[in-house]
Amino acid sequence: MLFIMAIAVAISGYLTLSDSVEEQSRLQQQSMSPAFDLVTEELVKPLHTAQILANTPTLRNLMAAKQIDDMAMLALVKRMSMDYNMDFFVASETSRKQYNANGSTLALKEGQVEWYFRVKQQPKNIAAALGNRQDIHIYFDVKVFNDQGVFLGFIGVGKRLKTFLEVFDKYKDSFGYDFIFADNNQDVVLASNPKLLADGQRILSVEQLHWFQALTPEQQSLPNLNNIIVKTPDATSLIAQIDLKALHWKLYLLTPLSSRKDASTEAYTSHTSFVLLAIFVIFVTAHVIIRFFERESAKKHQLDPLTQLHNRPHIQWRFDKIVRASQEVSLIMVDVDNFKRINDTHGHNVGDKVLIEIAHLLQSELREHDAIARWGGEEFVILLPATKVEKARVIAQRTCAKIAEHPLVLMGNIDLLISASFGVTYTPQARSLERLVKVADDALYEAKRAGKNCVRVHKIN
Ligand SMILES: Nc1nc2c(ncn2[C@@H]2O[C@H](COP(=O)(O)OP(=O)(O)OP(=O)(O)O)[C@@H](O)[C@H]2O)c(=O)[nH]1
Repeated sequence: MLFIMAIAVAISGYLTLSDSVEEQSRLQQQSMSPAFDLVTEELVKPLHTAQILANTPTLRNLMAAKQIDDMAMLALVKRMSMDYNMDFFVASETSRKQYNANGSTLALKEGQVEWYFRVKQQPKNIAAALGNRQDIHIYFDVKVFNDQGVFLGFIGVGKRLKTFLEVFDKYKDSFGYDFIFADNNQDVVLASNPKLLADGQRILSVEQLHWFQALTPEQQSLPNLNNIIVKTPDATSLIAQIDLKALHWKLYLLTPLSSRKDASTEAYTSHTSFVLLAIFVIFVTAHVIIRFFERESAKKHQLDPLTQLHNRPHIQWRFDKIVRASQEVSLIMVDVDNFKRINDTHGHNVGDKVLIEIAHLLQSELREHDAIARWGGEEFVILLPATKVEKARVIAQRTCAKIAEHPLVLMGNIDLLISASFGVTYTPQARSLERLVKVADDALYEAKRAGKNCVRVHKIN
């Protein structure tokens, strides 16, 4: 049973492990797909829209003019913003002005508007940066060039940080994970935890974050942290990383694993219970079937096929029990008289029938706890546990008389007078069955010599 239990635990462990692997993949998938939606909806779409608009002739012609038509530019920005439902702006190199969707303009003066001159110098054509200290926005700036590749300025789209935080909150509620967007310097640009965001005084680096510091130095130097599990004093989390190539940003998703652990434990418990129950049912069924066949087989082996009485092993088994109980015991040996003559006169079938009848008769004289067996041929042994010799003698004499008194009506209406001789023995302390049988046999021999159909008693002291 222990072995079976071990197998059960191993099987359920295996099933749970495969479940955990599935669960892990599912979790990974689950954490990634909504993040992709978020990135596409909130970052990639505005950026791509700005990129497309940067190549439209209307914008390029307006920006390429020697003298910028402020009114036309403001009208265009307003129309684009309304059409796409995003806050666009245009920054012109010629007029050094920024045209906003709300109809305002801003002079782009060196030393005052830092981003314009910084991003202009950068070799890349797209940039993302936080700006507008009063109401922080994230701006995606796309350079605009004329056909000759001359820089004309920027078209950009700004998204309020507050909008992001609202979206992050919604995703955190539904999926439980934290977002951290980092730029190519590993500075945190956007995060679902507002405490991590730049506040004008400081910009946090990913390297300063608790979870990053909890990674091993080897892990920290990996280019991709996908699928790494990190343990901090607060939580154990699974990291997923998405590279946002267009922006040179990385998105880190941290999913707490505690709820998953519960799910795994639950899966393990339910698998174990199921496997144990199944094995228990199989075990019980197998046990019942085996016992049934054992009993059937025991019946076959232990019962004498002719008389249906037990045979020698049964008497031995009962005797052993008496020995263990340290009981006194009487034993009676019965032998049918002149049985050879019955066989010879009436045939073996009649002889068999006589044996069957005698067996029934002997059995009917016994008490519940007595045992009887066919010892061989026409000999029977009766074991009387906890029975004194006097009592055994009485039982033997009564049975002997009964056999002799009742003629057996056999096949073909043959009336047969049968008798049997009885040898009785007794011992106050059961020790050896052989010895008891031997003494009873001696008594029986004496009964035969005394003329048969009688009882003789030999005691063992
Ligand atoms: N019909 C039948 N006869 C059996 C069976 N087993 C043994 N016998 C016969 O029982 C007879 C026993 O004969 P003996 O040992 O000479 O004993 P007996 O004729 O009863 O003589 P006493 O014991 O002195 O009365 C033999 O003829 C055996 O063949 C059996 O299962 N069926």
